[in-house]
Amino acid sequence: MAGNGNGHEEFSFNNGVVARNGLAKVQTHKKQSEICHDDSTTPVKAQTIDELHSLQKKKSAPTTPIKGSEGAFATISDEERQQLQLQSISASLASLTRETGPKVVKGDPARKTDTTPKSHVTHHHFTPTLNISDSALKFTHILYNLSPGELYEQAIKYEHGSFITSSGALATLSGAKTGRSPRDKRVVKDETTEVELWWGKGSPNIEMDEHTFMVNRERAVDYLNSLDKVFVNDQFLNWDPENRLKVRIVSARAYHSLFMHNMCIRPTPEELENFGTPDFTIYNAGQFPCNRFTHYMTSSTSVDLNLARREMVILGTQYAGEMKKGLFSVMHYLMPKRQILSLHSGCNIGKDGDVALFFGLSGTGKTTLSTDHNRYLIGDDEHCWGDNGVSNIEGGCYAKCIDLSREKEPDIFNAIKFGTVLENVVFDEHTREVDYTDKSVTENTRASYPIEYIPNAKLPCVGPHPKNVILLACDAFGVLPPVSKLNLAQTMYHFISGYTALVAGTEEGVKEPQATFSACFGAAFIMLHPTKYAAMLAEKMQKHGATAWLVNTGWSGGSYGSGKRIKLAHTRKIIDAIHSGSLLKANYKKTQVFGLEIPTEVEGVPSEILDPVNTWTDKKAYDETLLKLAGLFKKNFEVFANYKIGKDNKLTEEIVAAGPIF
Ligand SMILES: Nc1ncnc2c1ncn2[C@@H]1O[C@H](COP(=O)(O)OP(=O)(O)OP(=O)(O)O)[C@@H](O)[C@H]1O
Ligand SMILES: O=C([O-])CC(=O)C(=O)O
Ligand SMILES: [Ca+2]
Ligand SMILES: [Mn+2]
Repeated sequence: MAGNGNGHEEFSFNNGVVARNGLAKVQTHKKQSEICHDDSTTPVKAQTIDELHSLQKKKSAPTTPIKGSEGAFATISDEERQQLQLQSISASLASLTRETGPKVVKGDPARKTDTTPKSHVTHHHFTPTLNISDSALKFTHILYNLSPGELYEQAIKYEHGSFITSSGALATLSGAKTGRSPRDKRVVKDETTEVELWWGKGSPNIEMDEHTFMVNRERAVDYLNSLDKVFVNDQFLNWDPENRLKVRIVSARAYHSLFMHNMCIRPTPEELENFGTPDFTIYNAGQFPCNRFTHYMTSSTSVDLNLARREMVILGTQYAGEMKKGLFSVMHYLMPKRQILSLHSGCNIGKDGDVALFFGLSGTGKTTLSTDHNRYLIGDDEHCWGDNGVSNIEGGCYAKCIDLSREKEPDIFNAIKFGTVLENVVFDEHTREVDYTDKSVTENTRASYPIEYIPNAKLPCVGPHPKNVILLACDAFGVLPPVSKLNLAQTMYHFISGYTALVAGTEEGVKEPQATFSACFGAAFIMLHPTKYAAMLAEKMQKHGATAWLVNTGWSGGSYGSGKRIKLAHTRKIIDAIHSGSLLKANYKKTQVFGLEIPTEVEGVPSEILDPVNTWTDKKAYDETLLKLAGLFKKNFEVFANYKIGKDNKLTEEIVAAGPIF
């Protein structure tokens, strides 16, 4: 029967009873004593399944010995240290109207052994009150600095839309929001921030008052405390040890916890034991909306920054980039106070120690071009430039994945493996093979991975003063040259302008490319007036003799629709020539209108594309488009023309004169 190729009837079930002829075949000619004996392996040292399972997991290494006497908790026992850590977390989660923090306990509520906690902690502000509420009776389980493996398990068990892709990454969905919500980002205006920050037209800082912040904070904290468990990440920002920030992220999703595990700097076990009180805390209650009856609220999303309290509250968006860029905003406030310039830029360093910065708005190529197999990666998106040189703010990278290919971007492609968070991508339901061309969920598909996933990452992520400053603009009009050399005034002009173009087609009804100007190539994240950052950049570039370049990673041979995006291979050759110093030695000619110095030759790049006019068949259309873009630049710059940049008006006048002339 078996082996007759037609086993269907034989092995069918009839009313729950196995067909007799199905059983009849199970025959052995061995003696009773030989059955079930397999001498090739030794039996497990367990009598029960539970015992077997307990063998599987080894206790994590005991807490590391503390060197010297430094550190907040240096002289105390492990148990006391654990208690203090829990107390600090309970304090973070404390409701400010009910006087006490929640009862917090470490561990997963789903684990049998964790459900009756032996020790827990409640945080008291004043004297403990007898006015017990239901919420005060429950425990909030804290999943503290889980590992990627543990976070994968949490995500897959509890979060819809979590899958392991064929390369081992964790595919997640960010929900209704697949990008940041700049119109819902608010900053508390108090006596200090009113004078210090940039407010009004063009500023990203939309005001809210302290009271409304507290209403939203309470809403987020109540939401988080109502859950069985929350994730807490204690991590660092900034690889410059003297200007390091301790950040705590409280969130409800494993996806958020893994994202921040990747994006912030990961503490060593020893650093974690001595973490103490965070310098800044994020409350991410993104699944829960804000209340539109609340003053200032204009949608169900609110991302709120309170610099005095050093806190950020997220309601109504699960897009993880809000956390990353919220912290970047904080750095844009704190660092300039210390004469350190914060930059929306990528950064890498050559074998000879030459550092390059890559400024640019979203999608212009910071991550793509700073990830360079011939150079060491310092970071892809957020840096500081201080007296000792540059330092990365983050511990990971955040790459755009749309149309990603192994051939064109091998290092990024290969970084998408176990531990990497892949947001909003589409994959084959069976093979789990990702289709990077698929925009069904969003065009803004993303990968977040620790920086050490790039084989030639420079650890620690610091470097000397930059030699080259590359301004990236993705010009969808196709009139900016692929590369031009800038003088200092031009650099400041383009830095303050922050030009790039949104391409038609991504938004319905948009028929032609739309110019966007975003001061300092990141107006959404800056806190002070753009001229403050510009003055610092000018001063540092001058002092350290850096050369600036404008690189168009956008269109050539016509605008979006008729022309083509400049080949990544050509842009890479241009960047190579900048790094090697060969471009500095090229012959230059000046362009009309923008007055840009363009090289006549770049190794590996067809010379005819270096002057964009050559690539357009319709020269009249080229002239018109060039003037149109110049007009947009001029109009955008009007608001800045009256600001003083630097010590006197000299630099301001020079900068205004460095714009297009027509
Ligand atoms: N010539 C080119 N130069 C650079 N990037 C190009 C070029 N042609 C196409 N691209 C594509 O443009 C995108 C650049 O995205 P990238 O992730 O580098 O943006 P980013 O500047 O890091 O933005 P964000 O700040 O949002 O992370 C990539 O998808 C890359 O493949
Ligand atoms: O913040 C994001 O969503 C991604 C990013 O780096 C940017 O937009 O500059
Ligand atoms: Ca990026
Ligand atoms: Mn960015």
